[in-house]
Amino acid sequence: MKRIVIKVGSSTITHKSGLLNLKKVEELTKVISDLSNMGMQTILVSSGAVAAGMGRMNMNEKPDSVPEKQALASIGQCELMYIYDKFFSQFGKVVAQMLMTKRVLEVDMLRQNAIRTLNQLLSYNVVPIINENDSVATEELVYGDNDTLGAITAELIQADLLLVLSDIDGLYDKNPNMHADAKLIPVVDEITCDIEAMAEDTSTKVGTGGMITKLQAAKIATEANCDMIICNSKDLRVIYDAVEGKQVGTLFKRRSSYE
Ligand SMILES: Nc1ncnc2c1ncn2[C@@H]1O[C@H](COP(=O)(O)OP(=O)(O)O)[C@@H](O)[C@H]1O
Ligand SMILES: N[C@@H](CCC(=O)OP(=O)(O)O)C(=O)O
Repeated sequence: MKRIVIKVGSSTITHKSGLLNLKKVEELTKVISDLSNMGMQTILVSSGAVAAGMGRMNMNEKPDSVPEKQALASIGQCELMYIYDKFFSQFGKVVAQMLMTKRVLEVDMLRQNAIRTLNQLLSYNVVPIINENDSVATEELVYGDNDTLGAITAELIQADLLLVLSDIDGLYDKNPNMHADAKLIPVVDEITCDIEAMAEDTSTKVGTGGMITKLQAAKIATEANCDMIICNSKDLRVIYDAVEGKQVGTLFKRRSSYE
């Protein structure tokens, strides 16, 4: 395992109060720094700009209007990078911010530039931290496309693994927050219509997109020959287990493994 993309959702790095969960952010930066020391190249795709902006502006509820969310994302992104920079520096790592949109995949010149920048950052041994450019793109604020952005990033750098950390153990056959009898699906060989039917929207205050966007991401990643795992971020030692190939959460197998 050489290249890993780790995507963290707002629900992972914020408290129920909406404010940043500094302990979690610190733990995350420690594990990623350690992976780097072990010789792995890790890219962090982090949501949380809107949540951090809400905290900064003393707001308890996420506003409904897109311009409000865009403004909060733009306030919160500074806060987010400040905290990441502070914690990664503690472990001797340099970070870089890249704000991207889905258009990166559609426009060849943007795609080539993004690939070149990412590869250069990785060769500097710097940790790239990616988020949607929320002030110019809005789909992600509405649909929670940071999951897709994680998959796009994995495709761009030909990652071996996309690890999606969330507030849930993986994909269940129905939303476990709504149905007590929901069962975890440990491995998905192929994303069929039956699998897609299991995914529902988020039922948390800070998350966007729920399992629906995570399955969209799984399609992009597995077709780009990258495995994807969704697992719970409550204990971040799970990251070590995942890179060692142990069974955690839900594994979506890369397409070449079943073709
Ligand atoms: N079939 C399912 N299995 C697991 N979680 C599901 C499912 N359907 C919907 N969900 C919801 O998806 C949520 C995770 O997505 P989301 O809130 O967007 O988190 P994040 O901020 O980590 O991206 C879960 O907390 C749960 O409410
Ligand atoms: N890009 C925005 C919103 C993305 C979002 O909410 O995504 P997620 O928490 O992964 O469901 C942010 O950083 O707040």
